[in-house]
Amino acid sequence: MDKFEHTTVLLHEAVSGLAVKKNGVYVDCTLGGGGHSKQILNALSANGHLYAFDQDQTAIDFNQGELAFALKEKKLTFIQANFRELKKQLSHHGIDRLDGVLYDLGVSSPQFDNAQRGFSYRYDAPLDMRMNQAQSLDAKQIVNEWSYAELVRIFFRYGEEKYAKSIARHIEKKRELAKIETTDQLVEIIKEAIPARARRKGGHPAKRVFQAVRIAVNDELGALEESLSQALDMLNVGGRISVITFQSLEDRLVKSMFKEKSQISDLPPGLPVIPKDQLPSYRLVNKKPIKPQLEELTVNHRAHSAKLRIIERIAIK
Ligand SMILES: C[S@@+](CC[C@H](N)C(=O)[O-])C[C@H]1O[C@@H](n2cnc3c(N)ncnc32)[C@H](O)[C@@H]1O
Repeated sequence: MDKFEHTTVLLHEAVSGLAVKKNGVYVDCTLGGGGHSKQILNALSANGHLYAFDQDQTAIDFNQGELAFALKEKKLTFIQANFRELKKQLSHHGIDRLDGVLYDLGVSSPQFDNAQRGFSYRYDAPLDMRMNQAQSLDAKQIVNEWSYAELVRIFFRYGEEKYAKSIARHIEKKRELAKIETTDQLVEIIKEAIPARARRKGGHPAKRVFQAVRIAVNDELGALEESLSQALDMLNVGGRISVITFQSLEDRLVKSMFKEKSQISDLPPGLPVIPKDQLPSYRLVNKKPIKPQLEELTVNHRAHSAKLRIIERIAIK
């Protein structure tokens, strides 16, 4: 593959946030077009190493050429797997401690813009939305086989869709007549289920349901929570994790996991000194999330909702 047009978001902020040590062991959990990976690799000496995960084989294929220099220097290993398998996959390479981990969540532009992948409500395509094309669960199965209650739950929870019940009811009715096969069919059903006045505001009427189905197909929040907790465990002292999120559910999850790890646990009131073993093992590098500068926002539309959070390990107990 010679083309993979993805403009990396918060490139410098996310990588400089890792404070890369040149001989360290790093993981890019979301290789994509390789923008962050390349920046990390440039900061590593021949004794450092980067393990780059992507569950989508097309991202790995593209980077075989793009990051060939690092493969040649033997400081890069690709791992085609879900990042929820972080610990297990790295153990196959004899790695159990890390100096830094990066996540740049969501789908890449080529995934989104390739109509056939079925991620976008803008192109008519078979309902798919799998990041890992070898996975069996796809959007068609969710839309045609999940119960009314399960559809309402994901539309509410993952899409924050006000008309979740009405949309789920319309889906139920339509699929009784014939299987719902394409993105256009789903868009039409959503439009019919939403009152005309609501259809005219708040962006594309299918945006929230498509987001919800995509999160469910790829179990995005479950994978993130499992992976982050493994990454936190595997960090060396001084090691850091940078996470870029693009929607509020992901950001809330990262914020609350980082907060929990960097706070003093509940102590009995009136203790004069906090016992050493009760002090947190992590610190937030930035209290507030880092957002792209105006300059980046003007050239990259995808950057608008991006937020970067960074945490550092300060002790191992
Ligand atoms: C936003 S792109 C990353 C872009 C990359 N940072 C760059 O600079 O080009 C996200 C990538 O992560 C991958 N991805 C998302 N969730 C994943 C998961 N749970 N496991 C492995 N890869 C995942 C997607 O397939 C996609 O290629």
